[in-house]
Amino acid sequence: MLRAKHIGKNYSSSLSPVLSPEHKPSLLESQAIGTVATAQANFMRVIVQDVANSVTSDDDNDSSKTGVELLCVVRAVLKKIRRRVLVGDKVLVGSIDWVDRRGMIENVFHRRSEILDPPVANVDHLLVLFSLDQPKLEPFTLTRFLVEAESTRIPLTLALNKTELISEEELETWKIRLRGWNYEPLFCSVGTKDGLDDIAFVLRDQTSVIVGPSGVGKSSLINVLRSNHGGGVVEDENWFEPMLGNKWFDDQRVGEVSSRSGRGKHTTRNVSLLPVSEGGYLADTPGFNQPSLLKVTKHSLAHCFPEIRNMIESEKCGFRDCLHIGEPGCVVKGDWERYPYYLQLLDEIRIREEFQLRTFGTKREDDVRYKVGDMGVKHAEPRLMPKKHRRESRKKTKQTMISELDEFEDEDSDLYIENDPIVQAIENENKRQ
Ligand SMILES: Nc1nc2c(ncn2[C@@H]2O[C@H](COP(=O)(O)OP(=O)(O)OP(=O)(O)O)[C@@H](O)[C@H]2O)c(=O)[nH]1
Ligand SMILES: [Zn+2]
Repeated sequence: MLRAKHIGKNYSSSLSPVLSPEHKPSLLESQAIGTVATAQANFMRVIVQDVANSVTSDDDNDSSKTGVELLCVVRAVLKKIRRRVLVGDKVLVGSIDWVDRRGMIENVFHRRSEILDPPVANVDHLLVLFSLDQPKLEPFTLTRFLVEAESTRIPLTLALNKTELISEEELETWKIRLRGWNYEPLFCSVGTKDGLDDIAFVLRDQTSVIVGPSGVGKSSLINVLRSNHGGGVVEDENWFEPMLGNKWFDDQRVGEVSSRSGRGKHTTRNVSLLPVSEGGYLADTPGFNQPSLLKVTKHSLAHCFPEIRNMIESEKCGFRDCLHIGEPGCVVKGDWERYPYYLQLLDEIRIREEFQLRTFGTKREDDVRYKVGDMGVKHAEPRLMPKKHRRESRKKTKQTMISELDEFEDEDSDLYIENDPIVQAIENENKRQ
């Protein structure tokens, strides 16, 4: 989960250059700028943010268009050049039919950030949610999640749910303990509605992804933030339900906690951004119980512990590339609660890196693909070079455009779309128009 991707990559293509974030295209009546809230196959739901300045500025047409949701397809050329449009992307929509609320995504703005699992663009903030009980708050599991979240370098807030299940004293103990970890968690109970305003406050005006193990109340929290503070678009979100069925817009399904494992039974599947009260968006992730930490290296691990960050900040560690494992002269001493966790994770990462080095001659996670086989066991295998690079030698610079189109021809990624009855129905309808 939560693998942050380096954004340095140039998405641009001669066919359709990426729009810079500052770029303010002058919009036609049939165009708008919006945020992709859901994606299913090649259909996307886009929430409108900006529309053309109306010639008659006295009508309130424009403001009534912001917040409108458009069902969009992605312009063929973007697919041909394999420009993936992600949930969270800021996009330029054209060919808008404001009555039927349809449109076509014509271009994508440059991403500020991108996480891979779930794939969401422009994430500003992570909400790490755990419950104090049912399932019980487990310090090492919490540490794994925090490390994974910290490794994205996206700002995070820790929130602890189900406060009503534990005593005041236990709560106070956790507060003090987590302060020792350099976190100031928010406490809440979706059940009793305690502390929800504080959570809504940290989520305001930004795109947050909510992460945490199964059963802690992620979906419940999202539901309550939506219904209580109902964002403007929520009330008319049923407008294309007859066409698509309920599957995009089901409330996040809330699972029961299995009495045996104390864990939630359901796993949330499709990622979507849900508008919350004060103007932000919130995305749920499937309940992982074991973040993989695949992007964390031996040397980056220390930066994922705020305790170490603080120690290094106040007093520079004398050693370059120090792993802070008790070398004489190292400023990181062992007198803090999570030091054993740090050592344990360091060991885990060291073993993984050595295995990768031995097996594939590389430490880079990007070069290794993990396949989950029988019984959920992960197997590592070298990642095949993408077609693009294998073909590079045959490709002349001048032919870039043609080759990009070629590659699309033998792409089979759209295969499953043809089998989707809902998608088929919409496509037929589009043809008829
Ligand atoms: N007692 C109590 N139960 C809660 C609270 N919040 C949520 N629950 C319950 O916890 C269970 C799991 O909630 P979900 O919202 O499905 O949890 P989740 O984190 O989305 O789980 P996954 O989708 O599996 O990742 C449900 O039975 C909720 O009703 C709370 O504040 N107090
Ligand atoms: Zn050191």
